[in-house]
Amino acid sequence: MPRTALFDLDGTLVDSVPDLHAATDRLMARLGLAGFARAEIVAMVGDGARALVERALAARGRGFDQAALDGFLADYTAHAAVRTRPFPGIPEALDALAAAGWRLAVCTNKPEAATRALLEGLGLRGRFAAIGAGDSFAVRKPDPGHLLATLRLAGGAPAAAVMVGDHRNDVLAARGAGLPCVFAAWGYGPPAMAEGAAALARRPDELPALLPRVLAAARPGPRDGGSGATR
Ligand SMILES: O=C(O)COP(=O)(O)O
Ligand SMILES: [Mg+2]
Repeated sequence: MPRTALFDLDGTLVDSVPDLHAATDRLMARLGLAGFARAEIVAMVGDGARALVERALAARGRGFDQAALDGFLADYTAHAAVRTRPFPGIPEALDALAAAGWRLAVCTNKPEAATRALLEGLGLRGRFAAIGAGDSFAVRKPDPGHLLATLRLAGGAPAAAVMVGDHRNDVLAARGAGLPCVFAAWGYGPPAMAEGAAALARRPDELPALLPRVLAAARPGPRDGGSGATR
């Protein structure tokens, strides 16, 4: 059974806030509303596009509006990879994990069309065995079913998988699914969101050594001196 690393996208693999910010500000401009500072957008990311638009509108005293969301999605999907880039060290960390036999998958709350456009735009699509996006299944993070469905799509199994993410939703989903979560401290989540994570990584280049350790600690086998129980 190959080991599988499930990666969150926004704030973990890529710094996507510049394009999320630009698309949100373009939406606000179309509505005659004021734009935002980067830190405000960072705090609105993590629960998918609908939540981002809802929070942006609420910050300007407006209720949710489906036409605003549709307009945002069309614009963002077409411009998802303009300024968005992988965090420094991510491509190399993915290379090292793949070379060590890890299967890689993306588990994101971002809608699937935008996720595919972004990964293709950055030349990253081919690295992943599966994409589980925010609208790919009936549930999404923090529901553990989102991770488990993505894992199934990737041909992996919970007993040999690790989640890597930067948000409380990633930690909660992983815990619910019985997987260890590595918290990506370079991302958008404040440190308090790491609560419940199995480990914290400060930089992507720590991942190739950290993931096998976290998996071994979560699933002690006879050769690791553990009981062999997998919970
Ligand atoms: O789209 C979002 O709000 C968050 O996406 P993520 O799950 O990749 O962090
Ligand atoms: Mg994230």
